[in-house]
Amino acid sequence: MRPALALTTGEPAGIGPEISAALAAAKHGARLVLLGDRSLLAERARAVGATADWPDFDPARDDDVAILHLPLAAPSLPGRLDPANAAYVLQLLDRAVDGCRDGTFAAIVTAPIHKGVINDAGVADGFFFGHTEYLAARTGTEQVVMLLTGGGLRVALATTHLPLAEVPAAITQASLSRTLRILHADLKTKFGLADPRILVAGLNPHAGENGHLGREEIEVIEPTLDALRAEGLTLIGPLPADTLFNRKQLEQGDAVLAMYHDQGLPVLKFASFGHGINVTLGLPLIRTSVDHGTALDLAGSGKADPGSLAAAVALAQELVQAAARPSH
Ligand SMILES: NC(=O)c1ccc[n+]([C@@H]2O[C@H](COP(=O)([O-])OP(=O)(O)OC[C@H]3O[C@@H](n4cnc5c(N)ncnc54)[C@H](O)[C@@H]3O)[C@@H](O)[C@H]2O)c1
Ligand SMILES: N[C@H](C(=O)O)[C@H](O)COP(=O)(O)O
Repeated sequence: MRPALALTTGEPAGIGPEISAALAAAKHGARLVLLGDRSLLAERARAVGATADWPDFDPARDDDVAILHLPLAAPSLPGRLDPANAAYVLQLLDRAVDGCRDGTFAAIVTAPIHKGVINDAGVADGFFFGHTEYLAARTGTEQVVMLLTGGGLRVALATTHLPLAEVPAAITQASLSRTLRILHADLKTKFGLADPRILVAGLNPHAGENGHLGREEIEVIEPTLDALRAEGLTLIGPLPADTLFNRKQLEQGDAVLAMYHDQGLPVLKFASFGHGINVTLGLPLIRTSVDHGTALDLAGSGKADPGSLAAAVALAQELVQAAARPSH
């Protein structure tokens, strides 16, 4: 029996349901379990010309595609966010996590959600930042790392969904050290790199210009890198972020650690939008995702590209296989 992958179909008003249906109809080679509302998925399947004759999920059967029906709270129209369905979106994630915990699922692949409407609904405990932070909290994991891969790049983030004004204070020697340790360990175990080389960006323009344009490099980043280098990690930096992403520099490393979301992700998405993959490192389960959002402007049109979702499923399968290898 192949390992089952839970595919959470995401925000019902977005493109998640239709790209999930499109992927289910394509040659994907996986054992996919669609988590979502059956009627919604059947309706959006019609938008992409796919049939929705999926059987109900049965853990004892090795179906290419099955559905685990979880009902919407309110009917959903493409492109129209409704806070009434925010709890449904989280329920898909909770069910997938529970299934990973009890061994029903080998991994979670997530279609996009809308952070704004979940916050508007006030359903998460406190503020809802994103899948990454929600899955960390749901699994009791103190720190995780967001890594996006695509276009020949791997870009990880030292901070994730945070207002820019809060970024400098969030980067401490302790948090940066934990991030680098997780990234280093998962590049080895998940991506098969024996001695990963990590290019570390500075926070300030020109990596602080010897302290004249900011002191975080001197006071936080350099001492952290020095301490970890002493343990044997191969860390290059802190490097000026504007020139870090040139081909010659990138050849020196296996992954980049950017200090904040929009320092690293625009480059990654420019290189690979539509085929990139978001993977959460440091979780006690395997989770991959798309490189794009809910695209409310395209929802229901059948025009959204399922390429990133297909890539996320393929990577989840590879990570499941890697985790099963004895050397893991
Ligand atoms: N994995 C996730 O859950 C995830 C990832 C990124 C953004 N988001 C969320 O999505 C919401 C909307 O974000 P946004 O508008 O900044 O970004 P977006 O990715 O939804 O849209 C940006 C542009 O890309 C296009 N686009 C996106 N996906 C596409 C696809 N598969 N095929 C063709 N075109 C596509 C859209 O039409 C739009 O023009 C926000 O709430 C954001 O936080 C979620
Ligand atoms: N930062 C991600 C991106 O730009 O693609 C996105 O917001 C999704 O994050 P989560 O996987 O944490 O929802």
